[in-house]
Amino acid sequence: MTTSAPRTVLQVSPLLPSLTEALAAHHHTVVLAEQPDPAAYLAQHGDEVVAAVTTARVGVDHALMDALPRLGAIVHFGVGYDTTDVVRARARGIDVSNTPDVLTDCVADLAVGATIDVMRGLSSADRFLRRGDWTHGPFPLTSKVSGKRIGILGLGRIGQAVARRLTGFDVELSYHSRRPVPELPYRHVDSAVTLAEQSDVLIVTASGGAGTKGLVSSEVIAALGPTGYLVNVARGSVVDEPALVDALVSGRLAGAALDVFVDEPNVPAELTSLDTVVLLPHIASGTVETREAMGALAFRNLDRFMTDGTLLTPVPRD
Ligand SMILES: O=CC(=O)O
Repeated sequence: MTTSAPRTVLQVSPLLPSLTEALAAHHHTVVLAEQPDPAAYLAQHGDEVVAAVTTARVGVDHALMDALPRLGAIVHFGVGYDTTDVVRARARGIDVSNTPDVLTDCVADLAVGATIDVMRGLSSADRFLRRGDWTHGPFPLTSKVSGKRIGILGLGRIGQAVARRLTGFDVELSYHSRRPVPELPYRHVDSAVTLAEQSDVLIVTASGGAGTKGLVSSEVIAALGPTGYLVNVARGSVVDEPALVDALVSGRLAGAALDVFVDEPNVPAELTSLDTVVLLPHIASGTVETREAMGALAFRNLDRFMTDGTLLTPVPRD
């Protein structure tokens, strides 16, 4: 490799058009999917790639990491990075960034909206009206939101933003988190099961990855019980999805609002016929404003890395 070899930025997945344009305009960027033979491209030019830009959903897998011997940075569009093995990347000296903060408001807004939707039956009532069922009688009564016991699983930035919003609903707020946050006025509970036992609604805002896989276990779901609701805006992997489906189908859980699933975009078929479930296609950060802000932050991370070898918002070291 000579010093004049290109320093290529590899676009690993489809991205927001404005981010794709900015990458192409400011850096020598190769879009992997546009290569006639991506494997042949990697074999011939993999050693020219110094940075990879990807999404939270796609990440950079082991095979791709191995094909890029000079890779120095993996830039994620999205706050999650569970699709990339960060420990392995770091062992190779590869830095990893995500797009925190800019999406916190929208994800928290959606978590609160989904909570109201599933408890008050908004989506279900909309379907009821469109079907013409109102002409036959009133919509069934639903469950009050204000004043309920709400448990937040994972009190990071997004969990805290959800909690702040919910204080306006006079709810009783508790949480379980890897790191308790004693300076906040919410009650910390020492396990997910206890939190579920003491909550009417469990809102999942924990990060994804190996550390939280299956944290919402069948035991947690049973602890929420037949009058309990689950809201998940985190990752499908945090929940034992088959156990959740069983509990919803059999009425052992009152309802769920889910923005994330284990095998997106595939959703367990049993859920689509249940009126007690709100199903969303992973849209928590999906507003024009927030996606543009995420694109701008991802670009700034990449640009900074290409300029001085550092990242603006590297993922936490833990
Ligand atoms: O799920 C979306 C994200 O990680 O930003």
